[in-house]
Amino acid sequence: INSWGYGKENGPSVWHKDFPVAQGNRQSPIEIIPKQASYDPSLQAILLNYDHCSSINISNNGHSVVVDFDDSDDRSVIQGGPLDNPYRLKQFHFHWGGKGCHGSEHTVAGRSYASELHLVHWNAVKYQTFGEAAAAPDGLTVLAIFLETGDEHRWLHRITDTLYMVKFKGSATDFKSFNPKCLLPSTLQYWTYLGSLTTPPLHESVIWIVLKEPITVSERQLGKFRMLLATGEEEDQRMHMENNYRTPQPLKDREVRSSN
Ligand SMILES: CN[C@@H]1CN(c2cccc(OC)c2)S(=O)(=O)c2sc(S(N)(=O)=O)cc21
Ligand SMILES: [Zn+2]
Repeated sequence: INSWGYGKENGPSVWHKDFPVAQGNRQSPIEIIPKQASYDPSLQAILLNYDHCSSINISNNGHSVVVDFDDSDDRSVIQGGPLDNPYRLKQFHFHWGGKGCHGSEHTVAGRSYASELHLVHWNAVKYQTFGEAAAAPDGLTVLAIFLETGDEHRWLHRITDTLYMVKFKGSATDFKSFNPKCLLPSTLQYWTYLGSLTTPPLHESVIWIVLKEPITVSERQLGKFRMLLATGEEEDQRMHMENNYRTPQPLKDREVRSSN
């Protein structure tokens, strides 16, 4: 069986065959139209307590490059904003484009960014396991940060310097004591809406928090992500990992709220 991916044969346009929820009512990503977002004064500020976070490793799963965290306690959580509980940081990963073109999943008034960082958290107050939370309507919250190209990002090198060690699908290497706070923009103004995972199984279990302010990374730094391979070391047909993004899905009967 050829598993899902971003190619012609197994990409987003055919995911619905194995994952019918792909045509559901709260799919992600979406196009965000700022003028149509409703300002909600009751939305609190986002609170990120990542100071005691413990990253474990960095790995290439063939779809993206992922940094996993120890989520056995509440040492690194996101709370506030639209959330009723603290949500535990589980992993973060990226989506990016090909040379110089788009790559983000969410778009803002028709504009896409070069890349998008997703910090995935789960509701360990209400659910016993990540898998259970990932299938529940309020189980996950993903903090999305846009990356635009410009000057070099002063801390992203800590990730891009390790990418050569996870070149092949299925490879992983230790990646300890990385605090993702260094990847945040200077302000935490956001849009929020109810959506889904943007990859199979496409569960409609995500409270999305999309930061308005992008971070800036250099073309050179982004180029290192494109050196990653979506294929394993043993495969003779090498495929670069790029354009690993799903395009915006119908908003249907949803509203996007704005924090300011
Ligand atoms: C491959 N899919 C990613 C890995 N995940 C996964 C792995 C196993 C089971 C599962 O659901 C039961 C989900 S995940 O939940 O950490 C997420 S979140 C997400 S995104 N782009 O919407 O932020 C992509 C993935
Ligand atoms: Zn993602």
